[in-house]
Amino acid sequence: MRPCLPVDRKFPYKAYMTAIRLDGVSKVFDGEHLAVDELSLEIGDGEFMVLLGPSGCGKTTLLRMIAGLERVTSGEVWFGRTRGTDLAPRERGVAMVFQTGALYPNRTVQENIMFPLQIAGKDDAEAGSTAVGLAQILSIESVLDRMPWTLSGGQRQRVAIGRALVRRPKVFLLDEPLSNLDATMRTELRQEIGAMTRDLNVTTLYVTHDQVEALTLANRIAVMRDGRIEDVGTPTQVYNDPATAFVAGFLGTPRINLMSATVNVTAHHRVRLEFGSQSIGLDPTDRRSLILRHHHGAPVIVGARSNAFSLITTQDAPNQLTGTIRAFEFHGQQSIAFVQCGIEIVDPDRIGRPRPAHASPLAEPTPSLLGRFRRRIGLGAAPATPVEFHGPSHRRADLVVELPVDTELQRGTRIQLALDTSKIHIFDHTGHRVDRITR
Ligand SMILES: Nc1ncnc2c1ncn2[C@@H]1O[C@H](COP(=O)(O)OP(=O)(O)OP(=O)(O)O)[C@@H](O)[C@H]1O
Repeated sequence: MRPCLPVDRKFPYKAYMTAIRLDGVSKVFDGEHLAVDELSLEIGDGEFMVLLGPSGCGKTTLLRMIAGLERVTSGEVWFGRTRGTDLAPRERGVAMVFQTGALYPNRTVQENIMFPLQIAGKDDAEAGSTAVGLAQILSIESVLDRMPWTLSGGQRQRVAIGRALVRRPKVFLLDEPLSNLDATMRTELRQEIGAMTRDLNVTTLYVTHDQVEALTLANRIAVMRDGRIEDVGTPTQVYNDPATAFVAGFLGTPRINLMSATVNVTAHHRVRLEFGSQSIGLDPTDRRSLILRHHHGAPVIVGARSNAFSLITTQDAPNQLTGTIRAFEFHGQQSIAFVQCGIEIVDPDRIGRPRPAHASPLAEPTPSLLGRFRRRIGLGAAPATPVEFHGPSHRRADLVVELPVDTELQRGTRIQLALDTSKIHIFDHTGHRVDRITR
């Protein structure tokens, strides 16, 4: 089986000029902590790119390297055709907004917004009227004379955004700007950030670990994990056609069901996916079937979102799984059922991660991030450190299945579920899709 790695995907915005290009960028802190690992990415002029990933995967570090607040350890940063790797922050045409918009505490809102123009040499009248115009767009014109400490969190972020955009930067970087706001304010400001950046046509890189922000704001999403990019694409591409089990697990609520299976090739090259005592068959014309028919016995991971299942009453429908309802949750538009089917469920956060040395004496250990980096820069392997053991990657757990709200079923009821194989993704045991078409 040949995993399709997301490495040489065509950049779909080639028609536009590239605003930012990261060329094999790495960051090692204190000579031993690899935070960003040979990362390459292109962001088109005027594009809104979201960097999405779990805490600690290197998003902020990457943003700070683009802003020039952090030196790259290796690799290059380009702004258009200008090599930006060694440029000072102020020479990069970049503006950045942080989690908590840091404002000048002794200046009013208007003075905060107009300050970057004043230091750029604009006269006070012009700077003032530009600040007022921006404040109107940001709905903070009523607080122009107030001091920062009298503002709400949402207002403070709006001022920080105004101050960042007032000089019309070429590149706008936002680091989790909504994370300290309540849900209503988050939704409101999220929509305004989207509208403003579109109107100003500014190239934007937006860091978040919130999948809703990523899916709603982005032209394209880059999903990061352990200092690398696992997938890049439009929101629909990464949601519907994820490169890895980790990406599939990171996007979507409820989380996708990732079921551990074994390929069973029967007579006439028919492919079945066995989940212990239950199994489903792939249509012989299914592309995945053509790939898997040469891999009898291979372990795979079958990804099925909660809406890939439907409740059936007949016993002889193809591709059915049987289970017992353990719990129900009412979600307004639909109910979510937790169904015990005796199937091993895979934890996407563990798949593709270094394994503990004692996990399998035969397994080739995956080199650690730092080990790989040290070898690349000629330092040899890092001193042996025990690999952190995160717990098992597979466990028996419930299938999470979407049912119509009017379904009248009780806990403990035995049910049959039909699984729509056109809606499943199949990953190899390392978590890479077996049937990925290069975008
Ligand atoms: N100055 C530093 N010195 C040492 N290690 C650092 C430093 N800054 C970041 N790191 C480490 O680098 C890794 C990436 O951190 P980073 O802040 O970029 O992640 P992140 O994806 O932005 O996380 P979060 O979403 O929690 O902000 C983490 O393991 C972090 O502990």
